[in-house]
Amino acid sequence: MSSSKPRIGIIGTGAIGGFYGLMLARAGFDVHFLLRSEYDAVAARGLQLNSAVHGAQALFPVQAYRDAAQMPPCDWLLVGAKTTSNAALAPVIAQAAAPGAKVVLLQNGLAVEDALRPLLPESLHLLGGLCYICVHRSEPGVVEHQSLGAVNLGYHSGPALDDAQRQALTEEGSALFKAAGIDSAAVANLDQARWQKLVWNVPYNGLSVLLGAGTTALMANADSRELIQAIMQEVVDAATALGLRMPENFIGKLMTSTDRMPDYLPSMYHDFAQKRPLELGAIYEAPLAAAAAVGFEMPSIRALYQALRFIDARNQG
Ligand SMILES: NC(=O)C1=CN([C@@H]2O[C@H](COP(=O)(O)OP(=O)(O)OC[C@H]3O[C@@H](n4cnc5c(N)ncnc54)[C@H](OP(=O)(O)O)[C@@H]3O)[C@@H](O)[C@H]2O)C=CC1
Ligand SMILES: CC(C)(CO)C(=O)C(=O)O
Repeated sequence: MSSSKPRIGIIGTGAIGGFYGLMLARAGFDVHFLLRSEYDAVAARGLQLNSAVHGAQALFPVQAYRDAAQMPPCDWLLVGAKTTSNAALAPVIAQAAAPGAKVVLLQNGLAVEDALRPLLPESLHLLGGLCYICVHRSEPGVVEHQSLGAVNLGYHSGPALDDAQRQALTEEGSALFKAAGIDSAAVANLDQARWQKLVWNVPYNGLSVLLGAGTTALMANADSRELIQAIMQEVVDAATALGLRMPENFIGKLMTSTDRMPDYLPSMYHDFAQKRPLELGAIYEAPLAAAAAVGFEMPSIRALYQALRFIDARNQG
């Protein structure tokens, strides 16, 4: 391993953290993994990836930690925890960061960087990462990868001096993923990229929980299909009201690509099944609030959000 290669820390080694961390480590990067409930399993048996794209991959031994204080200072920190853990993880991120480190939130939702920024030292760069991938954990240390895999990065805030430096750092991050065989692009407008991703996550994540169904069943039924399209349209209209522009025929393209996907249960479905908190703040509350701030209401999405809040409160307690 060349000492010029950046050191990478994975904060939260679940489906996303495990997948990208393993791929980066297999590509020769010095990757350190922070774990919680799965620490013992991963320290004993390593990480395993069952990928429909990359085949079966394993990493053993794993540089695994249960305490960020034991991690070496990392140049890049990839946060793979759920957005619901971000506030609690802020001191952990700061502890694992090398001076001037780049922190990337590999998470769904809106405004997640805005919420974390005030809790991080100003000297750290903060970026967002939009992961287009279908992965889940099947058992401790084992990640199932059904399809896709790309990560698009955008700069949020930090000590970068100007647009050119922001762009250069974002491209540097993107290059790490590309070196590990993962598609990646640097995006100039993180907010735009986050809204674009929400067009998929807002309908499917919530409906998978409420209707207890994966993408194949949701796409096969005329009623759920119509509902998905109506919800997508509300997200697109909200983004437009905010002055953003979605790609041409975006909804049609998403419907077609979802029709082609293997049956997929979004991460919110797994959270519900495992009685973990749902990412309602990032995926519903923040977009509703951003749209409302410019006078745009999303009634179907508000109803979806209220039903999910009810179900989440009951599930939690
Ligand atoms: N799964 C997918 O296909 C996709 C997911 N996403 C997004 O990626 C993000 C991550 O999702 P996903 O990987 O599915 O989630 P997972 O639940 O699989 O992974 C989250 C991981 O974070 C760990 N974690 C949480 N808090 C801490 C802590 N304090 N210390 C150490 N570890 C911690 C969890 O540990 P523990 O097991 O102990 O709880 C778990 O290993 C979400 O925002 C999701 O919406 C985006 C695109 C696709
Ligand atoms: C299914 C997919 C690819 C949608 O973009 C995804 O990334 C997600 O579940 O968040």
